Amino acid sequence: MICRSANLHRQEEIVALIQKKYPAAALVLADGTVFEGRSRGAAGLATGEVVFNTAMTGYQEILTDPSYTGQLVTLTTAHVGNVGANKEDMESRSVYAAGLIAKSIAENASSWRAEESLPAFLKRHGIVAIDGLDTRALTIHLRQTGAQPGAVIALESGEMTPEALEAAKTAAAGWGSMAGQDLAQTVTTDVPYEWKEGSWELPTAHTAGGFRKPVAHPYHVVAYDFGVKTNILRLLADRGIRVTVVPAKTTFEEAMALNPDGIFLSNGPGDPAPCTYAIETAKKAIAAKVPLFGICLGHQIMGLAVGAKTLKMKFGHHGANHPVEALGEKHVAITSQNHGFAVDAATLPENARATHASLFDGSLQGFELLDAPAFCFQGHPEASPGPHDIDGLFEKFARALAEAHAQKAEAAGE
Ligand SMILES: NC(=O)CC[C@H](N)C(=O)O
Repeated sequence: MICRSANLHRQEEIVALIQKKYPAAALVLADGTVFEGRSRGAAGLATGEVVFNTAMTGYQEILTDPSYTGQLVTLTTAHVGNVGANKEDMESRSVYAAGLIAKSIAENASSWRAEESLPAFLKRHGIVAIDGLDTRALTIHLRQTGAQPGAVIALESGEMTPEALEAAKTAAAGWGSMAGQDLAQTVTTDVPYEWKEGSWELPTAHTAGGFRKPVAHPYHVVAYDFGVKTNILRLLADRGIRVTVVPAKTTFEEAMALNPDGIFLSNGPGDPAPCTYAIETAKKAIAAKVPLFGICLGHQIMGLAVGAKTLKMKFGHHGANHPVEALGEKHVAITSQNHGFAVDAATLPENARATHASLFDGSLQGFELLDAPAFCFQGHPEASPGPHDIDGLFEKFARALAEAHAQKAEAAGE
């Protein structure tokens, strides 16, 4: 007994000694709660909305998902970084999360796919990260109080100072709210481009092996980039779709001038309500009966376009283990989720049918229109990270495109 507790004490001492190697860091929430830990990324002060993600894998995909713009992401899984980072697992060109909060971040990567360690990756992208804090207590706090603004202060060296803590407190208190922020237009592409594996400058050595599939691309889709993830474009391409990615503010008329068979509305950060330009596009696509598919922010934009309302959730859905019911189908899918807003199901118009609901809280997870080939999903059928239970939605879109394509060909033949 004495021996065991002595060992435990020694272990704690060792952990403390290892952690002292790293400079001090602290997370300060807007309500004044402080969590101290160690800096494991770049030095600096980062502010944002503090959210938690319950996925046990996929930290690199999470960090590079543009929908996390303006958010400090807490990973509830105990240990991250052990497989490092590589070019292939980028969900966009860069890291978009404002900062990383984790219980323990591995210094060394142990994977044949790793090109650098997680701390090196974070430093290279100038992203602050803190570990060595009680992420379970933090998550419980966020569940009770709701996602709230916070600041991570990560020192260059040494121990925490009252001045640094004060600076973080002021920054957290002054950050404001995610509600009302149009962030999609800040992360969208500047110019249209045709998506190909490797069009995001991935070296051939990486793209040749894992992802590329020799498929023909008979259909053409204009994909609105509100912060699109790579795996969405990849899964569209895998289903025979040539994808032209366009800036968020491309008008419906400009999109149609590219002669697409359908339009895709991507995921993205911030509040959907101020994205009036995108809501306008969705309204016109629905009226013109162009096949339309929306994911996450795209789903919310479609909700607003049909006259439904969106709301800010208490702490949102961020994880890879969310059960979603396919309504009327006696079928449950485990899904990947990342959203802080939701479409209020009660405000859907009569020509819309709710297709999916969250089994965690009953919130709306998808709907389709009864009088137009338009449907959308709140979670992430493309996963990355997460399960692929619901990637059949890409096939559903491909079927709608095939139909529209055949109708167009018939009309042209007459
Ligand atoms: N992943 C997303 O597209 C997120 C949509 C929106 N920014 C939200 O938080 O609800």
